[in-house]
Amino acid sequence: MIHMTDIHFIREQRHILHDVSFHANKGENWVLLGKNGSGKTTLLEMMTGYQFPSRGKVEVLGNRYGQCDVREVRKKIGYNSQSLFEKLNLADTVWEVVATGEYAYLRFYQEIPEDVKRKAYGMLDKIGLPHVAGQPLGTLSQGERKKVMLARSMMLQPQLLILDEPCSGLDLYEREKLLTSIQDFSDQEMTILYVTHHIEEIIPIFTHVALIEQGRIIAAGPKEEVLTPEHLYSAFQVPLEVEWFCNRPWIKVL
Ligand SMILES: Nc1ncnc2c1ncn2[C@@H]1O[C@H](COP(=O)(O)OP(=O)(O)OP(=O)(O)O)[C@@H](O)[C@H]1O
Repeated sequence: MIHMTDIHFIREQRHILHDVSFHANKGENWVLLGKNGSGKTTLLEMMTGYQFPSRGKVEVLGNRYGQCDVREVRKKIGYNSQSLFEKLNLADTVWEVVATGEYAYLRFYQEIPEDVKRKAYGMLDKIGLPHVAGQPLGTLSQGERKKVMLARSMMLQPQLLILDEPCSGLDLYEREKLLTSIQDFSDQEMTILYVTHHIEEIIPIFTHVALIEQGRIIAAGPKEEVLTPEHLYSAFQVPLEVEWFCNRPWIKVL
């Protein structure tokens, strides 16, 4: 699925990623966890081919970057991030925004085919937002916007779904609803890579966790093995305890 080997990323004399190797296989759903500025987004941009490493090898869905057409690979990747949302037009109608996901476009400049329109409405139904389909994107609440972005990233039935902090800015209720929607979309054919700072967002569908600190992966593997107080202290420098409840980790800061 994703094979990143010996990755270094150096910009303006700064070593932003340092000898990173990361491997995600089919049937696994990963969380990439680390504090602000640790290198998470940079790593995602390499997986989506928007950044190239200074050294190292990136292979995604069987395609070696540098030897393939990245645009073709991107058609198999659902990507959802705040920076993508900012590129969308708030005046566009919600169902059209969802429909653009079918082509990985930001906007349509021609008529949208009827079957794509129906599919976009179907996605909005599935996510519980059929009633906002005709509204401009800019009129939606933060929670509704995040759900629309998730629906948009599912239009192409991606093999790999990358979610970069999808719950940021949401209250507890909206966060839990969005996490439920992500769970509803998950299936064995799709690998999810979820980026967050928040341990309590690691819902049961996630099987593996990679911890990143100052551009290095400091632990990676099955979530129960990685989410230990020792590893989390190394990643966040905060002493804490981890408690598991309903197959979700919760932290207590000591
Ligand atoms: N092209 C670049 N040139 C210089 N510095 C960069 C570049 N890209 C990223 N950085 C730096 O690399 C570090 C890691 O950034 P990145 O956005 O990957 O972190 P992050 O873990 O996603 O952070 P956050 O959780 O705050 O979004 C930051 O200090 C950032 O300033």
